[in-house]
Amino acid sequence: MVMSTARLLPGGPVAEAILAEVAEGVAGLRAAGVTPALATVLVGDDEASAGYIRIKQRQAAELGFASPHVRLPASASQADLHAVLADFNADPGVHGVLLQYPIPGGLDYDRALQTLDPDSDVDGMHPVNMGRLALGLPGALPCTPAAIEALLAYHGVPVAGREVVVLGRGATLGRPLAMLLAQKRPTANAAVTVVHTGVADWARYTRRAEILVAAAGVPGIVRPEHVRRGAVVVGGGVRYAGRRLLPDVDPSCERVAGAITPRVGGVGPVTVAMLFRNALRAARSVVGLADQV
Ligand SMILES: Nc1nc2c(c(=O)[nH]1)N[C@@H](CN(C=O)c1ccc(C(=O)N[C@@H](CCC(=O)O)C(=O)O)cc1)CN2
Repeated sequence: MVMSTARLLPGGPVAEAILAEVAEGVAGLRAAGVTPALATVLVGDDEASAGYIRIKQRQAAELGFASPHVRLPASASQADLHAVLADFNADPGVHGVLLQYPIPGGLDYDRALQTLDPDSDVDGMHPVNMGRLALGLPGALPCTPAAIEALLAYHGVPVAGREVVVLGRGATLGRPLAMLLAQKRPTANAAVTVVHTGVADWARYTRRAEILVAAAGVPGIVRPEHVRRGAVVVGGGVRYAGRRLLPDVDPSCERVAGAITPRVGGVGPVTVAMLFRNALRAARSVVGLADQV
């Protein structure tokens, strides 16, 4: 059993606060005669992915979004997938589109993503949205990086001027998070270092961090000896074994961290809330409304 002294940084209340704002935004749109719609696309038979889609559809219904859904068989071709996305792109009643990953081997997720209208990309992963992030232009933010910034802000963890080390340089988390937390904003504005596990002595960097974000996708890679005493540790990176979550941060890090996200109920629920924030943003922009959230 781990003797913990670390303060926990749960994601549940952060997600609730974001979803409450989204619900208000949806109510405003509906009052103006617009039903925001988030379309979802699932390819293949992965039961974990089907479960996540169900969760998102339930959440969509609760918030007042329409949520048209297409499920393609695992045998679908790249052209079949592009055709579904093209139909959603062309449908003026659909504001946001989500392609659940992973998709079956043999299909190319990145190519499919690039056929989406960047303004419908609710995961914030389209190259145009990544470019907007790099340039500090408005656009859909990648959900997990945005979730981490929101989680730290909600729990009053100061970020500005502090040494943040991101372990991992992946396109979905490490790289965009580094760009986000370096931006000039009260909840960001940090000195950010990105290090990856291919660097022989990566712990030399992580031990320096006042805020350490694990974004490697290597289960259990971050252990107490990699963490500066009193640091804030954020578990962003995960691997999935079916629906089982295998986080980067070993629970024993609670012994040395000053604050830490919980193994379950940390960044994950905030990531889903960010998806709906991006969907609302997409719907608002279609009707000519500026960003509210
Ligand atoms: N198009 C997308 N595909 C996928 C995404 C995504 O953001 N966009 N993320 C994951 C799956 N996923 C949502 O789709 C997701 C996974 C897990 C959680 C979550 O909150 N998990 C819990 C822990 C669950 C447990 O271990 O029992 C948590 O972190 O507390 C939310 C969303 C891949 N595909």
